[in-house]
Amino acid sequence: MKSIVLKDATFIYPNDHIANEELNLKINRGERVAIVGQNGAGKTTAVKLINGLNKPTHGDVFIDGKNTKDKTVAQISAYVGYVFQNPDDQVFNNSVEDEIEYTLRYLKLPSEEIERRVKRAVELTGIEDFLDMKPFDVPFAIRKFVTIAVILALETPYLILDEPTAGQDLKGINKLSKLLDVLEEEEKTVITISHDMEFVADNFTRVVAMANKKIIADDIPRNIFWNESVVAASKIKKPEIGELAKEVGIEEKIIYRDELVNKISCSSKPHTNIK
Ligand SMILES: Nc1ncnc2c1ncn2[C@@H]1O[C@H](COP(=O)(O)OP(=O)(O)OP(=O)(O)O)[C@@H](O)[C@H]1O
Repeated sequence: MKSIVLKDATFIYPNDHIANEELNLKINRGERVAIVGQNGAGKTTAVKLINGLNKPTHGDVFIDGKNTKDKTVAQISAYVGYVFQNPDDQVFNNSVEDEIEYTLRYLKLPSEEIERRVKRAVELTGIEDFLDMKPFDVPFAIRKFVTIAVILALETPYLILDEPTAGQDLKGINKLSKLLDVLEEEEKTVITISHDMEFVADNFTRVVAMANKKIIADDIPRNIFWNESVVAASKIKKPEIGELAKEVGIEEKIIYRDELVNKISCSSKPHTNIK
């Protein structure tokens, strides 16, 4: 019951454009799922079915057993937090602190609870030094963490991160990885849309590949990235490490740096009988 379920979910925009066709998907609490696929495949439309911004034209979407058709976006937002691809579409307050507190105050939470949630969200995103700044004055990469902090403070069981690594350097990506570990410990579900296949392979245990309005594969990263027909149809790129392993003639389906390092160091170990 504690899951997100899409059942034959089709979404047609008002201009009759079919963006999602008969999606079937079940995502349990505590899972880390990446949705990948070519531009226009229907990924954002699909996550908007999950956060209730889109209601399926045909079929159903259930959040913890509740049909989104019977719920308002506000009601669903207690379950599903959505971090926009572009932080500028999300921020509107005069300071970072106000931005994080806004919904918590709207929900009329007790002040100690607001303080606790803000402190936690700020610590997890490392944005302590920016709390008094106007969100639009904060550097883009940090602004993305501000919008993540806003959603973390809502403490929803499901979080959707749309292109979280866009504009991030290695430090930002490492911060995201640590955050995902903390959320997993708390049994939160994280769904990401990403074009960053290294990030997907390194941080997600399940990959849903979309192409042309449909889900074409749903599997562990290794099986997705080494399935040439899925890679071609969804126009994704195997992580560079996989390509490199293939180029140097390693036959195993490698997708992680450690695997390649191990493989190379094993094959280049000096012979012990050489004097
Ligand atoms: N409001 C809208 N009205 C009509 N068509 C739309 C609307 N929003 C998106 N579309 C179309 O629906 C299709 C799916 O769009 P969607 O944004 O879900 O794809 P995506 O996989 O998220 O793409 P990207 O990786 O570029 O973000 C595209 O053809 C897009 O042009």
